[in-house]
Amino acid sequence: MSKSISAKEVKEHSTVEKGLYIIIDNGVYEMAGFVDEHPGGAKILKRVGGKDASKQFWKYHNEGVLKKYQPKLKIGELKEDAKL
Ligand code: HEM
Repeated sequence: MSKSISAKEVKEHSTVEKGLYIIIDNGVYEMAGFVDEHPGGAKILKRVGGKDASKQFWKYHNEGVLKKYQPKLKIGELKEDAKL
Protein backbone atom coordinates (compact mmCIF):
# COMPACT_ATOMS: atom_id res chain seq x y z
CA MET A 1 0.00 0.00 0.00
CA SER A 2 1.23 3.46 -0.76
CA LYS A 3 2.20 5.79 2.07
CA SER A 4 -0.31 8.35 3.27
CA ILE A 5 1.26 11.79 3.62
CA SER A 6 -0.30 14.82 5.33
CA ALA A 7 -0.57 18.28 3.80
CA LYS A 8 1.54 19.56 6.70
CA GLU A 9 4.34 17.16 5.84
CA VAL A 10 4.23 18.29 2.21
CA LYS A 11 4.42 21.95 3.23
CA GLU A 12 7.43 21.23 5.42
CA HIS A 13 9.33 19.86 2.44
CA SER A 14 9.58 22.91 0.24
CA THR A 15 13.30 23.09 -0.60
CA VAL A 16 15.87 20.79 -2.18
CA GLU A 17 17.72 20.72 1.17
CA LYS A 18 14.71 19.63 3.23
CA GLY A 19 13.17 17.54 0.45
CA LEU A 20 11.15 19.06 -2.37
CA TYR A 21 7.68 17.56 -2.25
CA ILE A 22 5.00 18.46 -4.76
CA ILE A 23 1.45 17.26 -5.17
CA ILE A 24 0.05 16.21 -8.56
CA ASP A 25 -3.59 15.23 -8.30
CA ASN A 26 -3.51 13.16 -5.10
CA GLY A 27 0.02 11.87 -5.51
CA VAL A 28 3.02 13.19 -3.58
CA TYR A 29 6.32 13.39 -5.47
CA GLU A 30 9.84 13.95 -4.10
CA MET A 31 11.61 16.13 -6.66
CA ALA A 32 14.89 16.97 -4.87
CA GLY A 33 16.91 14.42 -6.81
CA PHE A 34 15.28 15.32 -10.11
CA VAL A 35 15.50 19.12 -10.25
CA ASP A 36 18.81 19.17 -12.08
CA GLU A 37 17.56 16.60 -14.61
CA HIS A 38 14.20 18.25 -15.25
CA PRO A 39 13.97 19.24 -18.94
CA GLY A 40 11.79 22.19 -17.95
CA GLY A 41 14.47 23.47 -15.57
CA ALA A 42 15.19 23.46 -11.84
CA LYS A 43 13.88 26.92 -11.07
CA ILE A 44 10.27 26.26 -12.03
CA LEU A 45 10.21 23.12 -9.86
CA LYS A 46 11.72 24.88 -6.84
CA ARG A 47 8.95 27.46 -7.03
CA VAL A 48 6.26 24.83 -6.44
CA GLY A 49 8.04 22.96 -3.62
CA GLY A 50 5.63 22.11 -0.80
CA LYS A 51 2.62 22.92 -2.99
CA ASP A 52 -0.03 21.43 -5.21
CA ALA A 53 1.40 21.72 -8.72
CA SER A 54 -1.33 19.80 -10.56
CA LYS A 55 -2.40 22.77 -12.65
CA GLN A 56 1.15 23.58 -13.74
CA PHE A 57 1.97 19.94 -14.38
CA TRP A 58 -0.99 19.29 -16.68
CA LYS A 59 -0.29 22.52 -18.56
CA TYR A 60 3.14 21.27 -19.71
CA HIS A 61 2.98 17.45 -19.67
CA ASN A 62 0.76 14.51 -20.46
CA GLU A 63 -0.21 11.31 -18.69
CA GLY A 64 2.74 9.49 -20.28
CA VAL A 65 5.27 11.67 -18.45
CA LEU A 66 3.59 11.01 -15.10
CA LYS A 67 3.43 7.25 -15.70
CA LYS A 68 7.06 7.10 -16.74
CA TYR A 69 8.42 8.94 -13.71
CA GLN A 70 6.04 7.64 -11.05
CA PRO A 71 8.19 4.68 -10.02
CA LYS A 72 11.15 6.98 -9.49
CA LEU A 73 9.53 10.04 -7.92
CA LYS A 74 6.22 9.14 -6.29
CA ILE A 75 6.49 8.64 -2.53
CA GLY A 76 2.84 8.35 -1.53
CA GLU A 77 -0.67 9.73 -1.58
CA LEU A 78 -1.99 12.88 0.01
CA LYS A 79 -4.16 12.09 3.03
CA GLU A 80 -7.82 12.61 2.19
CA ASP A 81 -9.37 15.54 4.07
CA ALA A 82 -6.01 17.23 3.87
CA LYS A 83 -6.13 19.33 0.74
CA LEU A 84 -3.75 22.30 0.69
C1 HEM B 1 6.54 14.60 -11.53
C2 HEM B 1 6.82 15.85 -11.89
C3 HEM B 1 7.46 16.23 -13.20
C4 HEM B 1 8.10 15.45 -14.14
C5 HEM B 1 8.39 13.96 -14.08
C6 HEM B 1 8.46 16.32 -15.24
C7 HEM B 1 9.11 15.92 -16.40
C8 HEM B 1 9.29 16.67 -17.51
C9 HEM B 1 9.74 16.18 -18.80
C10 HEM B 1 10.11 14.72 -19.10
C11 HEM B 1 9.77 17.24 -19.64
C12 HEM B 1 10.17 17.21 -21.14
C13 HEM B 1 8.98 17.38 -22.01
C14 HEM B 1 8.10 16.17 -22.08
O1 HEM B 1 8.64 15.05 -22.24
O2 HEM B 1 6.87 16.34 -22.00
C15 HEM B 1 9.34 18.40 -18.90
C16 HEM B 1 9.22 19.68 -19.42
C17 HEM B 1 8.74 20.76 -18.72
N1 HEM B 1 8.27 20.78 -17.44
FE1 HEM B 1 8.22 19.22 -16.18
N2 HEM B 1 8.06 17.61 -14.95
C18 HEM B 1 7.43 17.59 -13.73
C19 HEM B 1 6.84 18.64 -13.08
C20 HEM B 1 6.77 19.93 -13.56
C21 HEM B 1 6.15 21.03 -12.87
C22 HEM B 1 5.46 20.92 -11.52
C23 HEM B 1 6.28 22.12 -13.68
C24 HEM B 1 5.82 23.53 -13.46
C25 HEM B 1 5.72 24.09 -12.26
C26 HEM B 1 6.99 21.69 -14.87
C27 HEM B 1 7.32 22.49 -15.94
C28 HEM B 1 7.87 22.07 -17.12
C29 HEM B 1 8.10 22.92 -18.27
C30 HEM B 1 7.80 24.41 -18.34
C31 HEM B 1 8.64 22.11 -19.27
C32 HEM B 1 9.08 22.55 -20.67
C33 HEM B 1 7.90 22.40 -21.61
C34 HEM B 1 8.30 22.77 -23.00
O3 HEM B 1 9.49 22.90 -23.29
O4 HEM B 1 7.37 22.92 -23.80
N3 HEM B 1 7.28 20.34 -14.76
N4 HEM B 1 9.05 18.03 -17.61
